[in-house]
Amino acid sequence: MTELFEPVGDHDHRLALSATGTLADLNRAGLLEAGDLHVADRVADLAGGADDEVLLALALAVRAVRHGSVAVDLATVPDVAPELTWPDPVTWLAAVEGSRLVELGALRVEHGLVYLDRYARLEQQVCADLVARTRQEPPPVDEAALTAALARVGGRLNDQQREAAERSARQWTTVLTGGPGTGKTTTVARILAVLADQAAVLAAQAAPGAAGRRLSVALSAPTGKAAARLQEAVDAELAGLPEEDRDRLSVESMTLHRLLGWRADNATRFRHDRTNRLTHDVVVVDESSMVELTLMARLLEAVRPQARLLLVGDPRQLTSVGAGAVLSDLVAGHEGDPASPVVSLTENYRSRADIKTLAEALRTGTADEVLAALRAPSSQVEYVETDDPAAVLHDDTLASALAVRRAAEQGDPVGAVRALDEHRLLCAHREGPYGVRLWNRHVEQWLGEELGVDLRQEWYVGRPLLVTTNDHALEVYNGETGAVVLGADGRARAWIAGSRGLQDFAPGRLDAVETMHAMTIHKSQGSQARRVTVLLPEEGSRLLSRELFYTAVTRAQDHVRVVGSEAAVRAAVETRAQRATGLRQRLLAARGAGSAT
Ligand SMILES: Nc1ncnc2c1ncn2[C@@H]1O[C@H](COP(=O)(O)OP(=O)(O)OP(=O)(O)O)[C@@H](O)[C@H]1O
Repeated sequence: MTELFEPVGDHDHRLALSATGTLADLNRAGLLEAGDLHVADRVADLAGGADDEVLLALALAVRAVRHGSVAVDLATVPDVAPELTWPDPVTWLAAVEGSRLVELGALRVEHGLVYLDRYARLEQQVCADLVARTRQEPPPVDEAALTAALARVGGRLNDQQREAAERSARQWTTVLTGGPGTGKTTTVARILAVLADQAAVLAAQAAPGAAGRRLSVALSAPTGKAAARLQEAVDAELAGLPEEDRDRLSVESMTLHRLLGWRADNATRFRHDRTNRLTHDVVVVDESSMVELTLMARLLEAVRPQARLLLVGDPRQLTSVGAGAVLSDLVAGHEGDPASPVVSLTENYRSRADIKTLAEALRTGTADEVLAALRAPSSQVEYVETDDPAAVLHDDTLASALAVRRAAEQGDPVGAVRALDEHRLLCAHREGPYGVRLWNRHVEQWLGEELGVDLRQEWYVGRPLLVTTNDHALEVYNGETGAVVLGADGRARAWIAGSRGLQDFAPGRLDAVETMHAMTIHKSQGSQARRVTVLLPEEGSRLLSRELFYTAVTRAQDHVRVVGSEAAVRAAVETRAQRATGLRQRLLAARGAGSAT
């Protein structure tokens, strides 16, 4: 695996022509991009300049954020490019610590990592807010009512799920983790019923005879699709509960950005913050592994200290696109803590047995164990080692494209969207021989040949769609999917399944959509399909990691087919998508010191 880029000629935009010395060497070696150097230069200028070594650490801190880390660990940087000459890490760190950039607060050295000031402050705030939430007086609990409510709504909950429901009543913050199908959503619905019951009982005790207020709950997720799915699943679960439990809840779902109140004038600040908190009694965030540090900081400052916060997610999945690995840091930072807010669910009720075995091997096993799970005879897991993926991918991708097309031609958006979830082709990359762009073109070509039509126009009927950015005005969000469907008037409309159900648009109004015959594994987070084909890239791919592979495999419900070489499987399993972050250490330090640091 390499994290370096290979400059394409002297005019590659990633090359900084004005750079000199070590920085120029690292730029030409593909480690630092021009943007890293420019930002570092600007910041150093404000401090009246910086030594080469300090400037290098600053540029690496900028680079680190670009790669998803919140800081840089100078001791491990040389591992990325061992062939280059590096300063001694100990004296290097000391030089940074004693520098004017640190004195002026532009850079910070904390927990052995070098931070840009902004990220150190965000991490510190997240830690302080989480610790403050756990240190305050716990919520009042009516024990008899809690026992009765758990018996009434607990139903078939397993022991872990029941523990999650009970602990959520006793603490302000709960982190509910588990892989797909482990019953997280089922448990969330029961937790809400228990919390509503507690609120009603305590309110009646405080003001006998007064009309009880409903518990107001925000169900949110980083993507509209995940928020809508959460609402659907919670509604279905609540429908099975006694009416008195349902009636005590007022539930709304939305994306995290909408919950916090996005602002047209500011991309990183929201309407709700520490001075204007959210009014909800309970805030649930699903898919919280996808929440980056910045957004988590904004969320934590907006939630009232005495509102329940329920963070739900799978820490084994790929981390957020933006910097940080908050959920997995949170879990690791509370390991062995008797007061931990983390409850883990491990029993998978949805996936087929062989998919579970493969996912488990990817969670904790060796490469040999993963290969054994891939090669074991199974009707659910298939492994194809080939250097001609087209021959393997043709049938399923074409069948799926045809199913979407047929529904779309019949003016059936529900059928078209449902057909999308029958089979999904997942790629690690966007570009190149194993990338989404190329495979989208292949499938379009196969579909065109099969139908005997030209599919070169942009909005062809049956084109599967993936939204790639948040459009708050249209309420269409990154990660939502849909299809181009023929309308009754003979015109094509773009239908998107989002947080408000299925909505249709004149195609031209959606400017940030891509074709989705194939999808990147990153974008597939939070969704599942009945059958999944995972196309692994070559073993040298910088994206291959255990988390990437795990995320891809766990998207499948009934069948997963992995296409790739043994070397690629081994490379994925042996590479952890490590990010340099300090939240885990901060949480551990706060536990030790009795204060947030
Ligand atoms: N204790 C249980 N006993 C039997 N079935 C259960 C139990 N808990 C959950 N299930 C069932 O398992 C399936 C998956 O549950 P659920 O959707 O809540 O999982 P999840 O962790 O939220 O999954 P995902 O993250 O993929 O959305 C559902 O069909 C649910 O009804």
